[in-house]
Amino acid sequence: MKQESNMQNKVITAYAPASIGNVSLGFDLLGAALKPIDGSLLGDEVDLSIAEQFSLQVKGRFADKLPADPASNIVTRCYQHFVKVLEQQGNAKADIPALSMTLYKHLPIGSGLGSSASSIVAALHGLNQFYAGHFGKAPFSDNELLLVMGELEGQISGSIHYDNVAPCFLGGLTLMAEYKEQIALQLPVFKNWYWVSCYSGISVSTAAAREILPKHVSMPDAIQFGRQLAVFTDALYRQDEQLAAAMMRDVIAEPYRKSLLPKFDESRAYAEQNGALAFGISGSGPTVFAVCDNLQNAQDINQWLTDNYIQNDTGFSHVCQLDQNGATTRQS
Ligand SMILES: Nc1ncnc2c1ncn2[C@@H]1O[C@H](COP(=O)(O)OP(=O)(O)O)[C@@H](O)[C@H]1O
Ligand SMILES: N[C@@H](CCOP(=O)(O)O)C(=O)O
Repeated sequence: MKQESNMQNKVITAYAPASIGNVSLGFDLLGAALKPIDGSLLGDEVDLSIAEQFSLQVKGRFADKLPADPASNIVTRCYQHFVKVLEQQGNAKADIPALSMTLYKHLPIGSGLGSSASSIVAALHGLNQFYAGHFGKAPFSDNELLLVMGELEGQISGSIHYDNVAPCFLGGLTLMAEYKEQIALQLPVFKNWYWVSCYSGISVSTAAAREILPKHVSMPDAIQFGRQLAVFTDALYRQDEQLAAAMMRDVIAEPYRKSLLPKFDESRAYAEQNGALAFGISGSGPTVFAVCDNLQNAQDINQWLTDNYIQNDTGFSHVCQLDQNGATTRQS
């Protein structure tokens, strides 16, 4: 249980990292949390403190890309949902302190970095920690909280998928079980892998990028998808890097989505010719990622993507490792 110290009457700041949905081979079923190796922040933050009544302020580099009305912000829905459940659990309205919340929107919207998931996870983890301090017990277990996170993410993207919220919340590389008692499983990782993550600066709506996918997959693709995911998982447990990397091919979404991403094929070709073990679309794009087993290749590919894949001054690229902590809170 991600329970931290007693935090009532203080400002709690919750942080939730960016994530790679799908990781090429696991459409909707596999996700990875990211942490830039230079220590820069790649995730949203939410401040929470007691107030007379609920309010939400939105600040940060990408605040002006969100609807101006706080009621349309997913963080407001997280708060409303949370309070509703507290009441359903038998707490009198008067005993539930209202909160002032501030979202620091550091992740671009429609980026393929799990931006909405990051806001949802920061808000719900922060709320759970805050009310844990107030009531002496966290209202939700980690698994219950994940179910709610998936539900809220589904409201935004058109269907429930946990491959952003689960790694963002739990950290590392996560596989979805979607079993009621165990939504996600944490997988072993290769500690020497670097994940270059490059956001081109354009926006791709997740809902629209899901809409363009065919509703059915062919028998050969279904067999390849199942084989890759099973062999990849086995290779992680046996720490067989070469076999794991060889399984990282997307037969479900990339063939249809790459047309939305200028310079995708060129970028894949450069990455593969310059030492990348794998290359793919992060979530629904436009962010792409390259996996390398040494820092020099990762830095070289990072530089090339910065110079060639980024299309405007909103874009950025980072050499990352997996964020093993997932969502965190601190108190001030
Ligand atoms: N806090 C928030 N963070 C991100 N998107 C939000 C938030 N609140 C509301 N939204 C809306 O949700 C949608 C997110 O779009 P989507 O393409 O799913 O983004 P992403 O893939 O980056 O999560 C946008 O329409 C955006 O305005
Ligand atoms: N599995 C989802 C992941 C979407 O990730 P996002 O970062 O683009 O929201 C999909 O591929 O649709």
